[in-house]
Parts: sequence; C-alpha cells; structure tokens
Amino acid sequence: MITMKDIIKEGHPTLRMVAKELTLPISDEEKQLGKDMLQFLKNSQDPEIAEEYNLRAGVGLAAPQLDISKRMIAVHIPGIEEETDEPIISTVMVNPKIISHSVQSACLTEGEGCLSVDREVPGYVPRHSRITITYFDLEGNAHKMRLKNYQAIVIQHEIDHINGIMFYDHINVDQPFKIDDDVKILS
Ligand SMILES: Cc1nc(NNC(=O)[C@H](CC2CCCC2)CN(O)CO)c(F)c(N2CCN3CCOC[C@@H]3C2)n1
Ligand code: NI
Repeated sequence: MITMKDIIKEGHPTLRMVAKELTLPISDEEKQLGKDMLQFLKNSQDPEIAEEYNLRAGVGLAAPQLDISKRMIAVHIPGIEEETDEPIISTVMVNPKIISHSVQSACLTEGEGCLSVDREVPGYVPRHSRITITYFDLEGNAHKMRLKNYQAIVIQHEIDHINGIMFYDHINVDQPFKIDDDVKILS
C-alpha cells in the first residue's frame, strides 16, 4: 500500500527528470504499480482510511513522485453528485501525450498544491482549458480523450510531473495572481 512516506519531496532530483516511456506490453510489476497508484488516490479520498494512514488527499499521482522515473500517471476525480458515486474519471494512463490543446487558458481559483511540496505556494497556475490526449491503459488498449476545465487541469499537472515540471514553475514570480484577462478562473 502506498503511503506518504513513499512520496518524494521537492529537492529530490527525480522530480526534475524527464521520465522514460514504458515499453508495451507493460510488465506485471508496472501493472501492479498503476493499480497501487490508483488505490492510493481512492484511499486518500476516504476519510477513515486517510485518517488511519495519515494520507494527504489527492486526485492525481505521477510515478516520478514515487521515485520511479516512468511515464505513468493515475487520476481519480470523483463525481460531483454524491448519490451517483460514479467518478468522473478514474484511470491509470501509460505514456500519456497531449496531442492538441485550446488557445484559451484556465486556472483553479485556489491555485494548486502538490503531494511532493510540503508548503503553500500561492498564485494562479495557468494551463490549457481544453486538451486532447492519447494514452494506453494497463491492459495495453490505446485511448484518445478530450478533457476540459478541472479534469484538463489535473491531467496537465500530472503530465508536467513526468516532464520534470512543478506547478509553481507556471506561477508569475512578480505577480502570482496576475493573469491575462482571457484566462478562465475555475472555482
Ligand atoms: C484540486 C485538488 N487537489 C487535491 N490534492 N492535490 C492533488 O491531488 C495534487 C494534484 C492536483 C493539484 C491541482 C491539480 C491536480 C496531487 N499531486 O501532487 C499529484 O501530482 C485534492 F485532494 C482535491 N480534492 C477534491 C476532490 N475531493 C474528493 C473527496 O476527497 C478529497 C478530494 C480533495 N482537489
Ligand atoms: Ni503534484
């Protein structure tokens, strides 16, 4: 089971590396890693389990954060309507790639945080508001997905990690909350 002690923190060189593509078909070990990453996100969103194991809540996780420099990410974004309980997106992406994106940018009202960053870094993190990605799932099936707004932001944060980019790299140093007026602020 993945817990916070497995997550490396800023300053660790692996977080600044460009991770390697996985060779398909992925190994059983790599498949298990993906499953463990997704399970961590589910556990971190369960109040009892998160409390029990002292997990910080997460909706995304990238393999480099576990000191594994491979292009694999997991995302688990729950549905808004509690009764449906269907997550909006819950999957592991192998070799994810942004193949196109909107000109328009968007950012989260509350800025961003990171499980590998044990401090608040205030400021808007401008990202593409819409992206089209391709990726392989753990069974090796190819996927193409269009994402917008919140989901697009989460995926971009994770893909940044496999490229050695941290969310605060995007924050305007002089004026952290300055953004162009055509940037959509998502609440
Ligand atoms: C936005 C948010 N970021 C949370 N944490 N940070 C993360 O996920 C980091 C990645 C996110 C930071 C901004 C974009 C991607 C992890 N990152 O470092 C991986 O690279 C949350 F936990 C969270 N939610 C909303 C949904 N809620 C459902 C019920 O359970 C609690 C959960 C809390 N929303
Ligand atoms: Ni992060």
